[in-house]
Amino acid sequence: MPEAAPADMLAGIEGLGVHRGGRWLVRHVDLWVRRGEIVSLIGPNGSGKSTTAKALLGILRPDEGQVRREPGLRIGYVPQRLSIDWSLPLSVRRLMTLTGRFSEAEIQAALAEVGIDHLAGAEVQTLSGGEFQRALLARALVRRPGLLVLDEPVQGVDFSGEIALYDLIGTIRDRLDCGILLISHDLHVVMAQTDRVVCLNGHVCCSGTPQNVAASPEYVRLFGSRAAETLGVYRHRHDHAHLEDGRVVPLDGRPQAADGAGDA
Ligand SMILES: Nc1ncnc2c1ncn2[C@@H]1O[C@H](COP(=O)(O)OP(=O)(O)OP(=O)(O)O)[C@@H](O)[C@H]1O
Repeated sequence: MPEAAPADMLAGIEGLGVHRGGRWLVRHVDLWVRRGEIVSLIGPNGSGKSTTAKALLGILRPDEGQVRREPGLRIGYVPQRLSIDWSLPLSVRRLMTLTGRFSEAEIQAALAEVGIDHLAGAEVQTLSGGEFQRALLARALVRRPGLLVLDEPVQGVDFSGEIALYDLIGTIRDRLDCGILLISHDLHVVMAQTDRVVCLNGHVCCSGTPQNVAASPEYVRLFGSRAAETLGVYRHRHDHAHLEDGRVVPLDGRPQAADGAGDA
């Protein structure tokens, strides 16, 4: 791996190559996740993000490279797509047990962790986009994973719901001290929670801290300068705090007018 893979990594892949249908879907990909770390895997549609994650999970056989996982590592996985027969009734409680047997107490605890314990008996078909994603997250959490792999966990969720979900993911990382691999092309919101970004386009274009990746020419080439600007605005919006009386305190500690003048 270009940067040495750390000895304390939970799971990692080195020199990953996946060859299907006469072409390389990904090649020369290095990726690892440590305990307590959120790694965002970003890239355009078809760049190989899901393929890479599946190789890390061990559900897809690589043609090149090595996959390593900590012995006994428990993994919680939220796939991008779920094969559910939507014509049959399915409660949230039942959804939780489709891939394993868990006690009622374990199920309730996982649902409470994502804030939908009141929906245990609800039909999955009736859930909102945000509630459904939380149910999937609970299903991954119920096995108390050391590593969580979340493939597009905010799909079908509106903008404020996205922020709430990403905040929740950050809280889960803190509470469980697990590693999280987050797949997304939703750049600027992801950046707020992530420790490290790996930008993929069949190979690793660039990787590092969110700020370094956003500033790199490879990132700008792939996503355009507007994506980098959006990230810049997002960072700028967080260079101040709001006091209870409505005043805004910039980082230099100088309070501003209560009408929000000077707010970003
Ligand atoms: N088994 C397969 N055989 C042939 N091609 C495949 C196979 N699986 C995936 N692909 C192709 O590999 C490419 C990468 O797919 P992948 O799902 O990993 O991309 P992704 O970055 O996750 O995309 P998205 O953001 O659209 O979900 C796509 O062009 C896809 O069509």
